[in-house]
Amino acid sequence: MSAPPRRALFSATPPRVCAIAGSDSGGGAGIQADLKTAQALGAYGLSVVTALTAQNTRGVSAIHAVPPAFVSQQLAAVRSDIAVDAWKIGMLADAAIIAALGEELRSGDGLGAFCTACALKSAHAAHAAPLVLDPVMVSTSGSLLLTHDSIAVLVESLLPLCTVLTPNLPEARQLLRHARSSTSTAQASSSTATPDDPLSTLRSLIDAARELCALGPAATLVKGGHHVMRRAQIEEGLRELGVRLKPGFAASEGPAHAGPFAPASALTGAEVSHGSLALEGAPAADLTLVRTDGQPWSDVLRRWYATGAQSAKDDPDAVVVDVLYETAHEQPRYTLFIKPHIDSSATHGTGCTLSSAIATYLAAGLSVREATGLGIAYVQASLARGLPDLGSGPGPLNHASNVCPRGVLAPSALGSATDRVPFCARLIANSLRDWQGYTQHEFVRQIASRMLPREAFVWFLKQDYIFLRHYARVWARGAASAVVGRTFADIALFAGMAGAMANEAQTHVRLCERWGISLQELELGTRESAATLAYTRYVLDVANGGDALDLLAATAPCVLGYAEVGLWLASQRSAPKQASEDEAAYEEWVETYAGDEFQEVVRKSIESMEQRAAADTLSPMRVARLQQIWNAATRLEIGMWDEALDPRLRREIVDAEQ
Ligand SMILES: Cc1ncc(COP(=O)(O)O)c(N)n1
Repeated sequence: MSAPPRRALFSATPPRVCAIAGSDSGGGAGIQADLKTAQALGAYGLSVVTALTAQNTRGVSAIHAVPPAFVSQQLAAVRSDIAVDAWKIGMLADAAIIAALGEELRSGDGLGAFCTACALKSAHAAHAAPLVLDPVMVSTSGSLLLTHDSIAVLVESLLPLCTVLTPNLPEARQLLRHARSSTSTAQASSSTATPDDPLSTLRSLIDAARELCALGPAATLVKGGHHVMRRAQIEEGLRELGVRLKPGFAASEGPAHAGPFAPASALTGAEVSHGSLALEGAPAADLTLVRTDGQPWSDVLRRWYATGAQSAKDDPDAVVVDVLYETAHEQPRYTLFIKPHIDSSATHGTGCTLSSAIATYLAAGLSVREATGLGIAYVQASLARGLPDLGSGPGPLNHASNVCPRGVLAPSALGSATDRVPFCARLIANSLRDWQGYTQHEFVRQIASRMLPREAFVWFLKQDYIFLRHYARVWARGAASAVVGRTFADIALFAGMAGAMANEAQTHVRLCERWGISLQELELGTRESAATLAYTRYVLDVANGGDALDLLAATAPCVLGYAEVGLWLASQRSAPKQASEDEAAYEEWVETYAGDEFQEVVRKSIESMEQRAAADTLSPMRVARLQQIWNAATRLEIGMWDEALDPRLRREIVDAEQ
């Protein structure tokens, strides 16, 4: 039997995701959240309603459970006609509904329209439609959404069918209590945890995910949202677990498969590292860390974020960890998703939305780990852009966070630094290798280690002096252009940037003077090199042919990259000692770029780019073109430092102006 063809998100034949859940009249959770999520992510949503709730942002005032036979009828109606690509189960209300569902799901073709075996761990697992189960028990507002006597039935009849089980911490505790009260699972467990484990450490989250998998699901995602941790605790927890990791970046583990409307803060650009974990008494497992908590590639963004922090709400060290444990591989594997804590009151519907997002990505053919990572990224973006003022109580997250007639999300004041500069974050994330090749260039490293030959630095300074002159022309061109400089604010910004270049060039004049190179020699004795010529004329070309956003995308790698390099070099300074003449000169150069004045210029320029990107109806093609411009400028930066380091690469092309 061959696997059915994949259906692509946002295509004319979208994947079909069926939610079996309760209705939330307030629209933030339940079936309403499930359908909105499927739609926002490009799938087709179907529903089997298990209960009606009278609910608003203040709470649940009444629950009307649907008769079990009618739940079965809805399910039968859907399945007799439509081949479902993924299932999501949410609120189940009571044991009779669970029993009816279990029976119906096991009947006929089971979970897969193309498969007669229903259990996922069966030989036909590859063909069965995946099922994500969110064990909804109590609403955020405190109402009981599952009767107490239902847990045993839920565990027995539905957990073995799950591809992914997604409990939050209170739900995980309930299920663990059930698991640990049964002797057989208690024996199988190697956990060090007590029955009422608060699940407040990395170790206990990891143990919980593994133990819950022993109840039947192929994978379990324990969601840590109810317990905010500090980054220091994470480092401590990883040390205690004896985790060793090879660092690296997941340049490809991103939205490529997820269509043009993948969340802007998707996995791409996350810091991903792999290793292994051997816990006493437990099988050896692969371990992957997916970190979106720091911006590993941008000290500048992190600094802006930290200095803009007004309250604990903005605490950049507050993180949340979700632990995924998967059994369906040669060796079991854990993935830890470590993400910034978003301190928003608009969290209603988070669990429903995440499980539906995972089901949607699974329906599109992504792996459990990819689907989970992208689902988490969608929820993070939806929380950062939540709807706290919808009613008088805590509002829902914003399911349409990624649905806008624009190619780029609007910056959000909540969330991580990347949510504040979503366009810039995306440009960097999509060019991570080049971005690192540039901001961590050997030239920069040699400045840090004080090994850079003076000759290489002087070559660079002279070329950069010419570069700045052309760059000032680029900005001035923007100010003078009818397309770019349309308002006084625009003209002032662009003319101001031209002035900033002239200021920056004065550092070069001063540094050259230190080494006895006169202004006259700098101006008249320097030939423009091939790398400088290529870079400056490319950017001028973009400025001549494009609008303000083109110009800002072409100049941003230089502006942001130097701010990045400046901050990094400043952080590498060793204890003050008697600096040599060259070291003092390098220090002055570093101070120019690490200093507040330059950082402020950079911030203005990047924020201007973000505002324009968010305000413009950018098509995917336009976004791709802007990325191409950014990539070119980043690579041209690398070219200038290559030339400075290696005299064999230098080509002196244009004689100085006389
Ligand atoms: C119909 C329904 N399903 C699920 C939830 C849980 O969502 P939350 O925990 O955000 O209140 C809910 N409140 N209502």
